[in-house]
Amino acid sequence: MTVSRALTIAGSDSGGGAGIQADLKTFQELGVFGMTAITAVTAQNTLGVQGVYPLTLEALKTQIDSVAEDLSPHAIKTGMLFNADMIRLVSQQIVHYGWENIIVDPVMVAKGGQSLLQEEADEALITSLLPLAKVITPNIPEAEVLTGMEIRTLDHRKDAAKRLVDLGAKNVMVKGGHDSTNDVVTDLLYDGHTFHLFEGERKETKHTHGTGCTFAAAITAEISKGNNVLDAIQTAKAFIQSAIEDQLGFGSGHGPTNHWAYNKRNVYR
Ligand SMILES: Nc1ncnc2c1ncn2[C@@H]1O[C@H](COP(=O)(O)OP(=O)(O)OP(=O)(O)O)[C@@H](O)[C@H]1O
Ligand SMILES: Cc1ncc(COP(=O)(O)O)c(N)n1
Repeated sequence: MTVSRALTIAGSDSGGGAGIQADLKTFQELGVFGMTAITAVTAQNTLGVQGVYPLTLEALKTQIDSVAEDLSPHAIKTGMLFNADMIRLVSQQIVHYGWENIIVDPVMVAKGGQSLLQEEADEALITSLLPLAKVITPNIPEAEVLTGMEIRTLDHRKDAAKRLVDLGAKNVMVKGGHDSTNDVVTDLLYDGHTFHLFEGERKETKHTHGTGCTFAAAITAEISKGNNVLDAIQTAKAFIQSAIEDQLGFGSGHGPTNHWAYNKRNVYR
């Protein structure tokens, strides 16, 4: 039996709800062996980000090499990459190892508004990493930065997705969490030919810290198993919906989602 293996290249969240921690919990829940290359350590809780401590480029490169040379990941997720040099390094490593199952979550800003990516790094994200992505998962503000266009409607999101495919991403998932105009949350996927909508009931809650990381990690886990992008997103959507609905409810700010809710539902259904 081949054990599916996924690598996450991202920042550490001491609060455990986002970043590397969310990714590993999600991989584990979906039966995938998780590995990590840490870009930065953040001091974070549900109230915000109290500190960001980037690792050196050498530390990041050596972690990726160690995993690549012995453990052969089947899919790779990127999250918080902190600056342009790290983005370029990660892109070079992806090309060097010939990795194709790349899921890019273009993390820019934390829930509380603190920046997790230096502003001048946007260009490196667009030119170096985006063309390597099998799937890129921007939220609406991230899609606005990446395309330079204002996004107010679903049609705007479709235009943005088309632009990101033109820039080289194979599949673009523009998430709808930030569009609170509706009782239904709609995520939009463009695969270069067709638009696909993934809908879920909007839960009125402030406990959504790490939704983006968790969703992209679930897509990565499913792709590492050999599933196609559409099936992977279908499972990821069910996973994040359960994680948001089954609230943990702790922390005075934006609390984490429940990473074990999906399996709890499946076991006790
Ligand atoms: N209140 C909600 N109820 C149901 N689903 C939600 C809600 N908020 C976000 N989602 C879902 O969670 C996933 C992540 O979407 P979102 O747009 O929130 O990403 P994100 O902005 O990167 O995350 P974050 O806001 O935590 O940084 C999507 O599938 C989205 O539809
Ligand atoms: C280390 C780290 N990485 C990413 C995010 C964004 O989290 P998300 O967009 O999933 O809420 C975060 N808050 N901290």
